[in-house]
Amino acid sequence: MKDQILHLQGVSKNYAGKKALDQVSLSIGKGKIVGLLGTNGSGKSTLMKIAAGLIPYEGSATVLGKPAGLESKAEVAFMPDRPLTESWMRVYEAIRMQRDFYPDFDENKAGQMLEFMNLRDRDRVSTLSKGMLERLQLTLTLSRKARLYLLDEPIGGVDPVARARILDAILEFYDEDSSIVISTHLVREIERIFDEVLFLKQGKVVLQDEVEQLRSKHGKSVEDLFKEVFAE
Ligand SMILES: Nc1ncnc2c1ncn2[C@@H]1O[C@H](COP(=O)(O)OP(=O)(O)OP(=O)(O)O)[C@@H](O)[C@H]1O
Repeated sequence: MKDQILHLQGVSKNYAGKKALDQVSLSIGKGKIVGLLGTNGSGKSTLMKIAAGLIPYEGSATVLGKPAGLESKAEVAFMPDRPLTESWMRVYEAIRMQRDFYPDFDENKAGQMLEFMNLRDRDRVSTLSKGMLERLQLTLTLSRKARLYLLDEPIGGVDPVARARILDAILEFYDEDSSIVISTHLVREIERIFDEVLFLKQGKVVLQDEVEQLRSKHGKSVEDLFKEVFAE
């Protein structure tokens, strides 16, 4: 399908006999910010690593029609839930490293993002607060000119002020020619920026819909639906 960025058909993943993803099928179109929502262990990180082309899987996964793996990697910018930086670096060194590593890295955009994030070039990564470190990771990821951005828990453990800044930065610097998938279990804090949501439960997709549709169909916030679907 035209304008389709990510497509999964019957994707499964086993870790030493443990099923992390079970026959997952989904599509993500161009220009969408998609929330990948699920409780701990539901398979969110595994799905992201597959879409990023980092781990093997069963089934079919494509990014812009290319099989997820070596071929598709250049289209995808992945922000893992662990820092991309080393603690000895200063901010400008982290930016240079990313620039040297990725030909699609846009230094101008990185400069604008650093300013928006109130990060200083000479700050040492080891002295950044958790919120500031997340801002730097996001800057490194969104400054690449990719078609699919995968952000694994970008606001995990971050205070409300930093969180708001991070979400504003995503909206401000996001290019509508691409799509962003954001995994989180902090649904209430982040649902305002989602166009669509995907609920992942025990390795299966149990719901994918546009947020507007969900709200009008069910008369509920995404968070309330999330609580209902994941009630134990
Ligand atoms: N490298 C691994 N080896 C073995 N099992 C793994 C590995 N990575 C993930 N798992 C298991 O696969 C399942 C899905 O894990 P995954 O990290 O994808 O979930 P998640 O939704 O991202 O969780 P969280 O919100 O806690 O980060 C879990 O049961 C986890 O224990």
